[in-house]
Amino acid sequence: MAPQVWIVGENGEDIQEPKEFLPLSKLEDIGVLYWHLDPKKSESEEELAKIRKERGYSYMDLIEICPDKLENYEEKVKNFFREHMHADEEIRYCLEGSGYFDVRDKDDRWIRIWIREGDMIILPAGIYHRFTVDSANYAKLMRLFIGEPVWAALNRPQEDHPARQEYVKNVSGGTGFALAAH
Ligand SMILES: CSCCC(=O)C(=O)O
Ligand SMILES: [Fe+2]
Repeated sequence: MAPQVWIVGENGEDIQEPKEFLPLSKLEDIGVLYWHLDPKKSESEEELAKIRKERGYSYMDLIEICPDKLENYEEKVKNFFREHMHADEEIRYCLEGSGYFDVRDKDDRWIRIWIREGDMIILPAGIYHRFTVDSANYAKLMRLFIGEPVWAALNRPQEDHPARQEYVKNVSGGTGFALAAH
């Protein structure tokens, strides 16, 4: 099952009634990759291993986002929801629970991606995004990275950052991401 994807407002509020769900191609256009694996099935372990190998994701850890499992919960959750980018890809695989990744589209609107158990997403370097848990208030996520992880969140604006400039070039270039996705 593909995740539900729709447009939300600046504070993450729904602004469409009824909600209009967007096709996954909308994510591809802005360089966001998506897979669904089943964390309870052994074939998924093979598929995960394959993705990790192909994309060079040598580093892996787990993060549980809930008040009693995450140190400095309030501060971390606040920072996750502040619009930011990274110099590298952000790779998250949802093992349990759920949450919302919001990413900016080409028109600078917030596209909300509802991630649930088994969903894996890759946000390209330089994309503005934010994260929040949903009403279930729990997400257990695997974090993957190429080499030594750098979690530094670079808050918007970052227009002079090389990763941002590269991202903007790929998005406006048309085919850049379509090729990267396959
Ligand atoms: C820990 S889930 C994702 C939040 C985020 O955008 C980040 O960690 O940079
Ligand atoms: Fe991030």
